[in-house]
Amino acid sequence: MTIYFYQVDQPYGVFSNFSPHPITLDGYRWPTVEHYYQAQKFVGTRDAALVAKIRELPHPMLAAQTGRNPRYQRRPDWEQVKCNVMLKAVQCKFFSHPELAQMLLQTGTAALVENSPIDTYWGCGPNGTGCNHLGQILMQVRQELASCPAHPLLNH
Ligand SMILES: Nc1c(N[C@@H]2O[C@H](COP(=O)(O)O)[C@@H](O)[C@H]2O)[nH]c(=O)[nH]c1=O
Repeated sequence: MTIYFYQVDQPYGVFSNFSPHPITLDGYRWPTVEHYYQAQKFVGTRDAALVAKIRELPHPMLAAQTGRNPRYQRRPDWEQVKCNVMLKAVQCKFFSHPELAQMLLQTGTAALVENSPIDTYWGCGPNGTGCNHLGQILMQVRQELASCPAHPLLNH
């Protein structure tokens, strides 16, 4: 079985990085995983002031638009670190929201696929053959949750 997700208001929308579930990482509260992920592009760059600005934006799409804006300088190691940045943020989301952890665990062994019509890196892209790295990360986090059901963060 395969579970597809993408839009927040569609089935399994809580698996989207745009879902309104705040995370606390690096000493700050981020409104969504997307806010954190996009902001990390500018850590240590001449555009580092964007990190705090992105954190304050009222919608994850604004965070994504800012992070994707080619006039801003990304950190030079972004391609090397972006998968770990995403993993850290998605782990934080699911380990700090027990109701989301339960929803993820309830998908059992189903394949999880970000059904993005454009993104062939994080999602499956327009013809379904993309790398689906976000789905892979969600399946990894699901495995981690299954391995430690007594994790203190899941017992609030
Ligand atoms: N869910 C979702 C998107 N997908 C998200 O976009 C992020 C990748 O951004 P980038 O590395 O800048 O290309 C990543 O978090 C991926 O899950 N994009 C959207 O425009 N709308 C959306 O509803």
